[in-house]
Amino acid sequence: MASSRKSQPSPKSTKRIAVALSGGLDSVVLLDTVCKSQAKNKNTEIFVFHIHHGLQKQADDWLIFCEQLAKKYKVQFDFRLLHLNNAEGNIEARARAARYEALTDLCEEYGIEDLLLAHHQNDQAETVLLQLLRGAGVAGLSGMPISKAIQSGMRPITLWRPLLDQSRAELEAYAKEHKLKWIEDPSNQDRKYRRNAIRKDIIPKLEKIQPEAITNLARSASLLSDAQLLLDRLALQDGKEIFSNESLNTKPLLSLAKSDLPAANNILRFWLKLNELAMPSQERINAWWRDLSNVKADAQLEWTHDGKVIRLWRNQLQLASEPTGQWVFKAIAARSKHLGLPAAWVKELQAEGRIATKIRTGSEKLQTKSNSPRKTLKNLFQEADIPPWQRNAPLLYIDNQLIAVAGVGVSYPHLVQSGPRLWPEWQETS
Ligand SMILES: Nc1ncnc2c1ncn2[C@@H]1O[C@H](COP(=O)(O)OP(=O)(O)OP(=O)(O)O)[C@@H](O)[C@H]1O
Repeated sequence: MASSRKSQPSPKSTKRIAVALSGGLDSVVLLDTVCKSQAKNKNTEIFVFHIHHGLQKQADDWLIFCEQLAKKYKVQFDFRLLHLNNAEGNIEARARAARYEALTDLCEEYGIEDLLLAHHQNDQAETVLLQLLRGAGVAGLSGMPISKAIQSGMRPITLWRPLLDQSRAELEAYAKEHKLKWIEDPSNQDRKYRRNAIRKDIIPKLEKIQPEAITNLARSASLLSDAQLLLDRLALQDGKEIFSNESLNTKPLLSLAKSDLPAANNILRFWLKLNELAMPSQERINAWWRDLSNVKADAQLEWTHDGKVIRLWRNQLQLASEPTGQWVFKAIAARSKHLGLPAAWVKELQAEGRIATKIRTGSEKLQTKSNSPRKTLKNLFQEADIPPWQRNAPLLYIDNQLIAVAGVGVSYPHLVQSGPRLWPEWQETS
């Protein structure tokens, strides 16, 4: 089996593309068409990636099937094994998210620019119906895009869905004509998954009423994705005063919400999309507007959405970046003759038990300049524009005296008195 060795294209070499192969009809047809169309193109190297979800007992056979197929087409193969817990909720969504992540990792590892997925027209029609049932708006009803750039690591990767205009019936006819073999995933028959129920029970009925149902549903998705582009453009225009760096300026946003709620909703949704957050229901957005209009000036507010925290602080809505690591205290070499916390001295202080790091209790004060009064840490954090949720930086004590606060400053008198040149530094590790 192929190993996960690093291999980047050589400078003179060619473009690398990858086919995401599940072993099902769709991706087998995709691989066949890609290999045939690129057969004479010496400038493109084709890779095949398979993701083993570790959820079904047949999955080992699928992996072997995919590897052998890649061998038959004489293209490179690699795979990833996922460790998902079947007992936890929404296994479909978690498996999909983990699969995309694993495929993106493989693309990065091999320097792949284009990743090809085999979604087809029926998948698109099912997506539109699923989104309708969820009460989605224009963005959700736009379905899956034919291409999407994802910024991952050093270089961008483009996801392509070249079969989006082909129906499953057309793919099956192609597979039969070219005598292709594929595997059937038994979970595709299980109607407990909503997509399968739509595929098996709803679409055949719709086709009886309207034979072109699949093509038409996919066409609606394409028209709505054009409409979404225009809405995004409108959000940028309407939001000129509202978008500030990565935050939303809530004063003009709220005043827009009062005069033109759909425009304000559009800005909010656009901002969530930019931050790669799921679209909230209209009820949730309405509740946010209520919170924002009831909040007192300069008060804080916090919402949890899609596993992330959105916070209001100083009239700015921002996505809280939670520190992922922990603080570590490290001795650093002197940067100049005045600054530095020499390792030998730290060692000595530690050995004598004279150095300690503590967390803030609330009443601490620090003097950061020779001629300025001691200030409370709260004031210093405010002056340094450090949001309240980031104020858990550790405090450094030497001989029970507060010497420094990570990210804020050092205590001036002690710096002068203590003789050795001080400049403690913390860094966050992840
Ligand atoms: N196990 C896998 N390994 C590699 N690629 C896969 C795998 N499963 C799916 N794919 C790729 O994703 C495409 C879509 O697969 P499928 O429709 O099963 O997945 P999905 O993304 O969960 O569906 P949807 O997003 O439409 O709900 C496949 O045609 C294939 O290209």
